[in-house]
Amino acid sequence: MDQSNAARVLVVDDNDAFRDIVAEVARLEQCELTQAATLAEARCCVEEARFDLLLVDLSLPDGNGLDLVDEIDLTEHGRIAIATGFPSIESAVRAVRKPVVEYLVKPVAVDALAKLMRDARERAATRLPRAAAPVGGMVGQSAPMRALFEQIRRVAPLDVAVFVHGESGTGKELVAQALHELSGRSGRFIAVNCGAIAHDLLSSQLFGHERGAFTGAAQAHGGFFEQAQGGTLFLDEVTEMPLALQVYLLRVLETRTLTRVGGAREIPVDVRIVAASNRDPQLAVANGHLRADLYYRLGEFPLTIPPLRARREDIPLLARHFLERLNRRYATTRVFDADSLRRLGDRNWPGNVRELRHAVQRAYILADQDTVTIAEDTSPRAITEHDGSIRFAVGMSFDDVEREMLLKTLAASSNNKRRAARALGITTKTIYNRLLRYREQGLIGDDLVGSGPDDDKPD
Ligand SMILES: Nc1ncnc2c1ncn2[C@@H]1O[C@H](COP(=O)(O)OP(=O)(O)OP(=O)(O)O)[C@@H](O)[C@H]1O
Repeated sequence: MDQSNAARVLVVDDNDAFRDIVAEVARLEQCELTQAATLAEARCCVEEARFDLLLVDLSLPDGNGLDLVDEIDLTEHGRIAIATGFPSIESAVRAVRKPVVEYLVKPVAVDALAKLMRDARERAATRLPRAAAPVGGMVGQSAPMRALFEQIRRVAPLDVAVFVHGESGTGKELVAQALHELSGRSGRFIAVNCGAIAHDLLSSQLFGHERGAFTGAAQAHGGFFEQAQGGTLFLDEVTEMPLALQVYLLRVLETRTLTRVGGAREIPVDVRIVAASNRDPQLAVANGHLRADLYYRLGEFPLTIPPLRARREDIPLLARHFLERLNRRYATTRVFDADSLRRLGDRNWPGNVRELRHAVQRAYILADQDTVTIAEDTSPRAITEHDGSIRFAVGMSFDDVEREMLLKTLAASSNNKRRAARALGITTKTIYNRLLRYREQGLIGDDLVGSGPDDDKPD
């Protein structure tokens, strides 16, 4: 059912006659209708399927329809219309503050119902297949994130090590948690930041130690590996692990047994490893931060999370998600003002999703009553002038400047690599290699990369 593109409508109303009218309009407008007479039934329905339109009565035998609106995940479902026979200013105000598209007073005109269903049909035509739906509490609808969710879903149940690469704050730990949740493994999820633990402590923290193994080891201690037995061990910033320890880690992964520091007994381990780094793993290998043999073992299935600036359509979605979380936590109903989401979408987000979450939180705290306002961005970024020149602000990284310059020149050369290379004084191969890197980072699509350095038509 999820794969079909027919619009799906849920009517939640205890009035049989009203549900009959909705059913007739749904039939005429070729929408699939699901009916619920109580909040409890409706909750089951929204758990089991996604709807393009929810038509919800306010006063239900077991509660207020707006409670359902509070609970459902709007990234999963489409639009919500309230239909009530007993309008009140209080409920109307409450509804207006929620993502409710219509507030209908019964008797509802058939035309109004038909219009809502036609809108639902339009939404259904662009609905994502459920396979691309978010995983493990992750929010995102951009093409690279949908592809990532799909990869996570496929690799999670397999006994394969995953290496997650992404800038700080892109959600590497969330990916690791999602992999664990979908793995079906019954053990715990243990996260270790290898860069945050002193080098001389890391081996005993990871692999445990026997009593008396070193000064201060008064008790035997099972390390993170043993704590994650039957589950998943997330090795964050694995490239910060000392090389000598990387050798031992590789041995543990190969033999699936470990020996505690100061011990002799071999302990079998059944642990799924998810490793992560902000560093590009290939570069980390080339620079000697990561042993190549360990990378081949950890990177059986590599995953890359694109930076937030490469998936701007996720920004409003994430911002609303963080605001909703704050609203739920503090029982408020704050909303962004009209320009805030645009301002958020304009920023560069070097700290990625974490920075966005903090920005929403800051704006929430400073909000004037119920309106949350995001201030204009003043951080450095490139601006393209109308005459084709680019202004670079002090403080931008060389990488950003280079990328901005290359992509803008390419665009100005109608995507002709040879012409852009001539203008920039570099070879077409350099342009091609950069484009491959940007694609790898999820910053550009295949269309811009083309099939090779010399794939341009002669100019
Ligand atoms: N797609 C997402 N949906 C919802 N929340 C997200 C998403 N991505 C990241 N976050 C949130 O952003 C914050 C940073 O995420 P996380 O700690 O997983 O990033 P990270 O890449 O592991 O960062 P670091 O490299 O600095 O450890 C967390 O609060 C996380 O919940």
